[in-house]
Amino acid sequence: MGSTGFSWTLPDHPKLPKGKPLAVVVLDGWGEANPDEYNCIHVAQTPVMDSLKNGAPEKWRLVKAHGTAVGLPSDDDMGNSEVGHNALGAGRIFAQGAKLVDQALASGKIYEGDGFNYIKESFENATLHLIGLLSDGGVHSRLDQLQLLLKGASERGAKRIRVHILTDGRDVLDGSSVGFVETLENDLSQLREKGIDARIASGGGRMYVTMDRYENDWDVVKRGWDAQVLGEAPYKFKSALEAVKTLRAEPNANDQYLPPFVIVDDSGNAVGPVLDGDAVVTINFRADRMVMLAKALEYADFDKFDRVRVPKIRYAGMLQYDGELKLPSRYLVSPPEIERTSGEYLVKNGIRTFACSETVKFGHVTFFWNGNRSGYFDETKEEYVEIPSDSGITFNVAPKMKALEIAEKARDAILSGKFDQVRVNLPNGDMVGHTGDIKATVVACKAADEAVKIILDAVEQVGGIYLVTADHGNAEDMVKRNKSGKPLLDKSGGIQILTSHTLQPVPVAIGGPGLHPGVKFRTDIQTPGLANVAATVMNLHGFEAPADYEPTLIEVAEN
Ligand SMILES: O=C(O)[C@@H](CO)OP(=O)(O)O
Ligand SMILES: [Mn+2]
Ligand SMILES: [Mn+2]
Repeated sequence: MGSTGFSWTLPDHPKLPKGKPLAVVVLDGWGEANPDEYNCIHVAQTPVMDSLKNGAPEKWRLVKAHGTAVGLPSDDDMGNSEVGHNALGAGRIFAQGAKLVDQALASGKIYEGDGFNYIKESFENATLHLIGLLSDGGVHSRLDQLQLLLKGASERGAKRIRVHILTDGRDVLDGSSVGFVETLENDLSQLREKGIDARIASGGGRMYVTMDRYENDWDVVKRGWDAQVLGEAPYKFKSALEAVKTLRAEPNANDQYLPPFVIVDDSGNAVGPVLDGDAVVTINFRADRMVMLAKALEYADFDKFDRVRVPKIRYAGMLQYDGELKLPSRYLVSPPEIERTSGEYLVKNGIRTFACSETVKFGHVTFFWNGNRSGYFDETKEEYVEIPSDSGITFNVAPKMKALEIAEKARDAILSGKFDQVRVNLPNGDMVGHTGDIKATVVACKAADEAVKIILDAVEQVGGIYLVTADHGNAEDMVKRNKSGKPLLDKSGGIQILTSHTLQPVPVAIGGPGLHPGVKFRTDIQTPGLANVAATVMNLHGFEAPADYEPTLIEVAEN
């Protein structure tokens, strides 16, 4: 023990044994909702998840996965992977990026920090560029924060501002891009009336332009770089409103996948390429889909694509996106300090850990799980395996994704006897749910259920324990509803497809032959959330959780 009294050593659990292999399975986007035809989990054949729910009521329960339970500003905020996995891994509720940015804007502290002072040096003679997701989804960014930042920066001397928008359609309804662009155009024209040269300069759909993650497809980031930095894109328009309206009129257009475009002046020149001396802010608070662009903007040595021209800029992130890489080095708001995560504790207490998912979710069970920290805590005790995701497709065309491969890797890791914890994320419900394709999402849910079976069978063989949960809802509700839960129809009488996450709770199920027979869920914790899972996991490894962790979900009945 150090002089502060802090110790990494976890006390032994008074009743639960050590040495039982534990499988931790996170079903991405798998919430609990009323059974109807838009609940793809209900519609799909999911015998394994059904049996966990119906077979052992004392070992299955729901926990909150959205809003304040995971550190978001309000209970109107849907859950998401970053906050969900942060809570699962860290065992405590941290005020998350969305909330920290709200607070910094409200108090004005955002304008007093090193990050803002740094970019401000460009205000007098150069341009301020703001790049990010344009919606009020609240998962990666929020329109009202962009509006406040535009106002705050212009009041503090920014004379020329260029906004590079990424249309959403994933955290908000498809087609809503037009309204968001209208709102932003209106704000920018008000700034122009005050003598500030403020315009939208480029754009594109988030899944096709810029917002790739975990290095799945650098072409996505390159398309953004070409439009935002170089001012080059296959589509050129006089205004962003014309751009989104025209591109949306194409067959099968989708906000998530709009092609890149630049706004040009009367002589056909891009109105806002990034030039030497300019300042750039990436306005998303969430990390995963900004890290790749942050590398392209910040790294001198960079070989992921040909940047062609690398302007000397002052760059700041809304937050620092990667605490280990210290990326970006400048930022407007300090990220939550998520330290002493369960992963770090357990590794330091000898728990040999295996984590696996496919590329699009790989960082969820590693980076997010470990508090937005990349890399291993201890290479000798950990192995993280990434299965390459399909790239360049929307996942409704291959809804089984790599669920089988992930499950097989987990199975092999469990059977190898080399690991105490085997942790996976099964992406299907979420990634296919985001496409809005109901039929494909049903196939996706079935595939995830089959993957769970493979893992639970392996647990059975080695006499281990499992804990199956989810990070937030998605596939359990695919339609936008009115307050009383009735599906909302669009103008042509079709249902309004919900591509986003939900506010629904998620299941936690425990079991397996290695589970002490007296273990059951406590009934004295009324509204637990995902943050209660970490202490539970520590208990299942035979340890007590640190005192400041959210309480465990389980108790051990006296025999
Ligand atoms: O795809 C994403 O970036 C988000 C939705 O915006 O989903 P998740 O939180 O499940 O990663
Ligand atoms: Mn998720
Ligand atoms: Mn998602």
